[in-house]
Amino acid sequence: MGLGTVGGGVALALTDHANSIQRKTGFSVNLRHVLVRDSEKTRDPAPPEGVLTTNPEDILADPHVQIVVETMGGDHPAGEYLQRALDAGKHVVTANKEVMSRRGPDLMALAQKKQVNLLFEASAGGGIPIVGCLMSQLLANDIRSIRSIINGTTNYILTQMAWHQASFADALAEAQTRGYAEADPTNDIEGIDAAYKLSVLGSLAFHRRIPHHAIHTEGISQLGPEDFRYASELGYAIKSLAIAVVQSNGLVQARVHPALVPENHLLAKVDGVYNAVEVTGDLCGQIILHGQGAGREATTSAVMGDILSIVRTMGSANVPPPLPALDVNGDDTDSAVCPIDELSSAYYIRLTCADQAGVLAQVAQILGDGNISIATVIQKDTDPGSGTAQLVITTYPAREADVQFALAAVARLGVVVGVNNLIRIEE
Ligand SMILES: NC(=O)C1=CN([C@@H]2O[C@H](COP(=O)(O)OP(=O)(O)OC[C@H]3O[C@@H](n4cnc5c(N)ncnc54)[C@H](OP(=O)(O)O)[C@@H]3O)[C@@H](O)[C@H]2O)C=CC1
Ligand SMILES: N[C@@H](CC=O)C(=O)O
Repeated sequence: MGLGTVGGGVALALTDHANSIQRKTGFSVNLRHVLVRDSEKTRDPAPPEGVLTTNPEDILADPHVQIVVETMGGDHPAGEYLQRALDAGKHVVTANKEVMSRRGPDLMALAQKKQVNLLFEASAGGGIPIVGCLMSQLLANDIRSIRSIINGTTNYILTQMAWHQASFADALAEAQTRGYAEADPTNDIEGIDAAYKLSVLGSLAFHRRIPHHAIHTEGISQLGPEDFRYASELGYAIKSLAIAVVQSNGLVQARVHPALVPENHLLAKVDGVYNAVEVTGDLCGQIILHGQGAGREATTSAVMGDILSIVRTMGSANVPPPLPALDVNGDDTDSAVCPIDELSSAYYIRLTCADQAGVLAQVAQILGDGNISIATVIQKDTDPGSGTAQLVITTYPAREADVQFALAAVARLGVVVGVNNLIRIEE
């Protein structure tokens, strides 16, 4: 289902790798139908003769179809098709993080009931085998945290802005041309795609549901070229991070937002379409997986891996299907996730001011009253063009709620034209 960036790559691999699939699994895999919206569209490469259909029933009602591979995207109608495929006793492979985040536990329960596989490696981290890793190799661990870059589009945009001073719009257009972005890139640039992925990874890692809507989510569209300059001056890179940490009170802190990361940190060195997932477990310690997080070939690798792992078990009555470890009976409430207000973090604050004179003293007073200590200050002269000056402050760790409260007061100062940015610093 779907013959776009990912589906097109999978269809090609099924043909190009036919011999090695037969050799590795003992079975040949035949592409029987491909569901698209528009069967008249010119496609490169052209799909095999006679497989295209616009009618999902051709797949769902065909008793010869054993595995349904969904690469359409979106919750509807993909979610309903997957449910019907499982209900009909077909194995399912999906690259769809939105469906897995919204309906994963229900679909998994159905897969268990029907004794079929539901595999979703490509739904998070593109070509990085993080889903399988959490479901099997790391299963013995009590996972304490995930810190990750899990959106290829935003990481590509941030890299282009930092390295080549590209405009946001140009960098996004390039990411779309390369097939990294979602059909509607809003999900990428507003952090929603990463929140779906963090919901999937967090649920697998912590064995409880981390609903995507309970994850604090911020996008990257408010970042300006100045932020990259100041971050670099301070020794940081700007990355969009997806973080889930089990706190000492048992609640999970889960958030997706831009962050300043020290330039010598491994996550600061993850560039372009690359993603990285750092997992900390009680047994394994810290592990980092790094690889391409989006794009045709890398994602095809993940989808094909799922297909072949299903094919390998076919015909072997004694081998139970490798069901995923996501706890379908887990806690489905938002109460497992703590609000962002309680976060303690260091911050980068950028203010545009009408005048330089006295502004730092006034801002420092407000921050001090809120128990927020200033770590560094960058003060730029008034720009004759705009008639405004920039004030950049970094703080020592403080409570998010206190910082937000203080910044509301800072914004009310007559001399402050705008609080342009508040970015958390991840050491
Ligand atoms: N692109 C990437 O790098 C990655 C994508 N993913 C995920 O994979 C999935 C697919 O992404 P991608 O390949 O980029 O998406 P594309 O937009 O490139 O392709 C989507 C395909 O699905 C078909 N399609 C969409 N809606 C329908 C519908 N209602 N009925 C029938 N066919 C439909 C389209 O048909 P038509 O061609 O006729 O328009 C198209 O062939 C998404 O869930 C995405 O999040 C995961 C990892 C990486
Ligand atoms: N749009 C997504 C595609 C992969 O999941 C991204 O950019 O990471």
